[in-house]
Amino acid sequence: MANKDLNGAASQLDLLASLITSSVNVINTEYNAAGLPSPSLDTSSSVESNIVSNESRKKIVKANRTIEAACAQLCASISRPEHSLLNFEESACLRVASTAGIARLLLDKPEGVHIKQLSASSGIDPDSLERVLRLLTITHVFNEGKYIIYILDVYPSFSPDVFANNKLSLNLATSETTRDIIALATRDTFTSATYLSDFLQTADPASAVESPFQLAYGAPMMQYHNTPEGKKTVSIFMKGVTGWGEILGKSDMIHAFPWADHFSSEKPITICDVGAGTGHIMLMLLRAFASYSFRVVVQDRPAFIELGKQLWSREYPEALQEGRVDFVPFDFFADVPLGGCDIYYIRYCLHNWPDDKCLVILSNIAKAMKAGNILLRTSDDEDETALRHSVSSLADAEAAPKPLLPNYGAARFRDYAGDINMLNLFNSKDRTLEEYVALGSRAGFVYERAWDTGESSIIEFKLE
Ligand SMILES: C[S@@+](CC[C@H](N)C(=O)[O-])C[C@H]1O[C@@H](n2cnc3c(N)ncnc32)[C@H](O)[C@@H]1O
Repeated sequence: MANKDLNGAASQLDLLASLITSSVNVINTEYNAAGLPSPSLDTSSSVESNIVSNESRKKIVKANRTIEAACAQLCASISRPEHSLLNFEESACLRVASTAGIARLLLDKPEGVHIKQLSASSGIDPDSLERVLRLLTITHVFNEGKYIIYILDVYPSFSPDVFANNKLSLNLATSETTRDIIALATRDTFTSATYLSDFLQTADPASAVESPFQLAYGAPMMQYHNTPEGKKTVSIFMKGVTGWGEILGKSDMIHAFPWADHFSSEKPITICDVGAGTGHIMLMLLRAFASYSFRVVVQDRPAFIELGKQLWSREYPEALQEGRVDFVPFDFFADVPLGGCDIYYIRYCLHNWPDDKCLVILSNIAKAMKAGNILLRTSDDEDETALRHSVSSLADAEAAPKPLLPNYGAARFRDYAGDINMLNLFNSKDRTLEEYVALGSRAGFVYERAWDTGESSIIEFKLE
């Protein structure tokens, strides 16, 4: 029976516990109905993607969200404040494990691998590596090896020196995307974050220091990429950005916008990707609509254009041979993108810059455009339920059940963390739709509409 407070209401702990129980029931029921085992650390993460019914997926997403939020709130309620407040060590340890390829060494070895062997294969001191993996075991990134010691030949026990993969580390082992994101996040982002406080305490608009990243690395990130040391990090940056795109469902943009309507016009059209990185989005688009006749232009800084040419010759040489892609290096602050294109596209660039710089980029795009052209920009920024809205400002219909924070609190952590990452790396921010519409209007654009791509969206603008 639920504990009551002095006024007879159920205690917050009971309410949180009951939300967890009811949501776990939803998950069990939905997985059961799909003939799948309930998720656990011992199942591979791909099990979730086997849920085919949309209705069922929606229920699971809501239940997952509720559990994540309720567990975090419950732990924060009952634990010592220091326990909740301090955790940076996990990121440091994660970088060790990811860089040393520990999860890959554990692939196909469900019984686990002894630390001496892991040490010999990774070249890391066994005692230090064991301490790192022990921390990651208590945060459920790895498992200890299973049942290999039998006490009195009867009671199986965990071995202290043996580690094995579980659902999380399997992802680390098999997903290059996850490793790419960890490589970027646990270096540039993590290092810059340690300077956030210094940066904010001493922030002076007249100062030449633009960001926490600059305090950490001596130059703003985009300039650092041009230095001898920074050039070595360009591909890590691009892989991390590409990886985030994968996680946020970058391929959804293929279906969210009526591309085919534009491609089927009499005259073949050209799409210019402004600040395209390697042009991986255009590559995906061209491949998805290969039978339509259109061309793409990839514009970015020279080092990224070089990476782009390598990517395209590796992954889509036919497009190069058929002349369906052009690479044009440029500086989006100093130069106007290539004229004469029909659609200008910009993705994940504006959130790297403060408003005044975004206005220069957008104004340069406007100069390249003619009446009838459209500008599309994609980002995961403008999530209406999250950024800079008070956690309590949601309409009742959308709000999480009490006593959770109305925006599902910790379950939305990534949205808020992404915004802080922009602050750390660039002193910029993730923006809301209203903020983008206002920015666009200052650069001479009229907002047409937003196309929902699931985790992100495409905003369509026309020239005024
Ligand atoms: C976060 S990445 C996004 C890349 C790509 N649009 C994507 O979605 O993966 C930002 C891009 O802006 C480019 N960039 C930064 N400063 C630039 C400049 N001055 N001129 C042109 N591109 C620039 C970077 O090189 C990088 O490729």
